[in-house]
Amino acid sequence: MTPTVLTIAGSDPSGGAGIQADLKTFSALGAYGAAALTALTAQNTQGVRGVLPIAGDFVADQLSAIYDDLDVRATKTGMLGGPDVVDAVVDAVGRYRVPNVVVDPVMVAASGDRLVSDETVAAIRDRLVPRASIITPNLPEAATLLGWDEVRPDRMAEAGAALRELGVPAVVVKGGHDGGPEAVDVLVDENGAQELRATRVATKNTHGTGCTFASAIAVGLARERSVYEAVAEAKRYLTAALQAADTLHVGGGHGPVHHFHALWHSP
Ligand SMILES: Nc1ncnc2c1ncn2[C@@H]1O[C@H](COP(=O)(O)OP(=O)(O)OP(=O)(O)O)[C@@H](O)[C@H]1O
Ligand SMILES: Cc1ncc(CO)c(N)n1
Repeated sequence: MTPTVLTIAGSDPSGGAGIQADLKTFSALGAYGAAALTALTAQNTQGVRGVLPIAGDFVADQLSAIYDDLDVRATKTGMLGGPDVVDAVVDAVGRYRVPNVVVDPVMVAASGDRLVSDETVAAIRDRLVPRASIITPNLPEAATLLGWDEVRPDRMAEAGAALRELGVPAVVVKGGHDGGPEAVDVLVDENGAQELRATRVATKNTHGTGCTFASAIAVGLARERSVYEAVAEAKRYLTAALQAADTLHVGGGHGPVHHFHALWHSP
């Protein structure tokens, strides 16, 4: 059966991150994609020029319209416009007993631009993370959520274990931006810490990697894969999408990954 997966995230009009990346990922992996918008951004591959949050009440209206009607097997959250938006998500997840919630605690874009306020980060940590099935912070996001100065790559398992204390059963700490020959992530769940390794792809086209990874995990959970299998499959998909990214030629900055690498055959 084709599972329905929902993304609750911001729009990236350049198409590589946010809602656009999420819907491409769902489609590429054979899931039906639904999307509730939390914010509009004006951004491209080079940077973020503006952010227009959607009112929390209207996010709540979008979510009840979707959950009242669609059989959503997994929900992924990305950029959340403000604390009122976080509360709308928390409320809907509780009221509809939403299964398989993947929270990507988005804070900055690949360009380095900040995407959400400190209040929004606090609301995500205190109210949304405890409702999630899995969260997917990168190293700076893990440090911010924990109130640590930084998370160094040799402390990813420790950070993951500390993040579980926020009330979430599984954490994948992403080490993608660390410069080694491999992109190493650490999954910490009730089975302990497990490393997931992939060859680092030499490309500057990394816009939307975090969105794509979390969305692919959501598809795996919607298919009732184990958390480990969902994360491992997501990493395989993303690595292949990164390997094909340089064939796309989109924009002059950090371009998108190739979501449809397995379907398109360029001449
Ligand atoms: N150059 C690369 N080669 C291979 N894998 C990578 C590379 N860069 C990132 N990854 C992997 O991509 C996934 C997403 O991690 P990343 O650290 O890029 O997320 P992020 O910082 O949240 O992304 P975003 O910039 O979209 O917010 C992880 O599995 C990470 O290991
Ligand atoms: C809308 C949006 N969400 C997430 C990210 C993080 O990559 C981004 N750049 N833009």
